[in-house]
Amino acid sequence: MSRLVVVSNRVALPDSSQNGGLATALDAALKEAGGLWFGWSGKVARGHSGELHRTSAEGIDYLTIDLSREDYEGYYNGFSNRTLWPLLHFRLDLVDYNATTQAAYRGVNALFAEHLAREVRDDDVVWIHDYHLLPLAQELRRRGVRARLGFFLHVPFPSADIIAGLPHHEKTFGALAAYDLVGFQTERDLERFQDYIRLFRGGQVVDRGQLREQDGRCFRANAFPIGIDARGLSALAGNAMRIASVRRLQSSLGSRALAIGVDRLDYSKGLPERFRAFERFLDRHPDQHGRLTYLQIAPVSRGGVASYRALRQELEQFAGHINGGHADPDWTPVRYVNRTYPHATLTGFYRLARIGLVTPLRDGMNLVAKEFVAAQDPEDPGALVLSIFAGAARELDGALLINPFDSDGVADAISTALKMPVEARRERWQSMMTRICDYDIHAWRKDFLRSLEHARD
Ligand SMILES: O=P(O)(O)OC[C@H]1O[C@H](O[C@H]2O[C@H](CO)[C@@H](O)[C@H](O)[C@H]2O)[C@H](O)[C@@H](O)[C@@H]1O
Ligand SMILES: O=c1ccn([C@@H]2O[C@H](COP(=O)(O)OP(=O)(O)O)[C@@H](O)[C@H]2O)c(=O)[nH]1
Repeated sequence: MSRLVVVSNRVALPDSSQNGGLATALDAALKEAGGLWFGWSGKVARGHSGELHRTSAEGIDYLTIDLSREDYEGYYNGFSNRTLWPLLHFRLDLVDYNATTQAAYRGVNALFAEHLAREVRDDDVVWIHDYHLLPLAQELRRRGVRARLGFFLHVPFPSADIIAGLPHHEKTFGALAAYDLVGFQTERDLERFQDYIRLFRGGQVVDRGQLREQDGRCFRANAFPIGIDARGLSALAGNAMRIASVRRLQSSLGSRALAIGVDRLDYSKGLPERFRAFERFLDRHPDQHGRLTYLQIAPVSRGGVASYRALRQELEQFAGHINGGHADPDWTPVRYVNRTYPHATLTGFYRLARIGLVTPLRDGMNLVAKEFVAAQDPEDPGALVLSIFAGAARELDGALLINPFDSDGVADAISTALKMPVEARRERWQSMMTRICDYDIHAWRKDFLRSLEHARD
């Protein structure tokens, strides 16, 4: 078995309390074959980029690198989160292109490659994650690295015409052809990537999942929808009443049902649209007035980017507006919380909820949708209201699928979910639970790594 090298912008260090499902899956893979996890240390250095930190635990080596303030601003806040993130989420209107941040992005990828090239052996398998590192394979090949290189994009891949809106897009997206295997969340993302290679790279789709570049070089691409540790989360949820904050939430609800949303404060998650739809629900369904409390957990994210700060302000005002117009002395329709909760607590919150609201405008997968399903009580499960624009919608066919831009449609789905009889909820839940247990986070990483091992066959 080859050694595994994982590369990602954020590294889930062994002592961190915030490590989620992805960290668990990659940890398991790294432990199996022994391996190395490389990425940004999360630290912004006073001087230059490049100071390395090395640590090991349970057979895994962790190597992280500090970034200078200038590189952090250019690579992370700049090109990754002000240019690529909106572009990849179909938001050309928010794309802020700047040649300086693009150069910083390329520079940090080159710096990562410089250090990695000294670590990687020819028989290693290297798995690189996400939009921060699109050109890393190209930089590694330039430095003579011959190991198998795989890439997984956690966010959507938009249509070729949107990508073409980015000046010099070939430099960033053409570089994907340097990988042996490129993985996407859904078949639609894969199809749009294949279109891009045909239309803008002069490449060919030889066979499903097999692409040929103009110069004759072949590489593979496929869909690998990321999963969660469904059984593990289900067990956590079953024990969550031991957690004081879960019990407090339950007693605060009284006899009212709970609707829950859990999202980073990000414009891709469609939070203002969701608040609008909830307000429409209150207006259109007066018979259900006072029967439902909506809890929105929204940890602050990427505060260094102006559009994220503006969103935070907008939502604070919106929550106040809805409560001002609809609350009773003993009922607040919207509870809006900017804190981050550990998984154990979140699973308890999910289990208390009659309705899960997952309504992003675009989302690579959306793990919250799957976590909500895993956490339900099989005897009395809640219903999931899910956007057709989340990658998860391809698998979770038992959800009430909605278009997040249609506030009346979302409002009516909330009402339907609230009234849904338990038999119908059980039937819908069972089909979703079966799927997320069958293709869980471990099946996902084994599937990807197996394909990468054989990508050159
Ligand atoms: O690292 P941050 O800038 O704080 O952002 C957090 C992560 O957000 C994104 O998550 C994506 O990956 C999920 C798992 O595959 C997927 O379900 C979701 O739809 C995506 O948005 C981002 O892609 C990660 O790199 C960030 O670390
Ligand atoms: O207070 C919180 C809010 C979110 N999450 C986790 O953050 C992840 C969010 O992943 P998702 O795919 O839904 O969206 P992303 O934020 O990655 O775009 C999920 O595992 C959530 O359980 C968490 O642990 N605590």
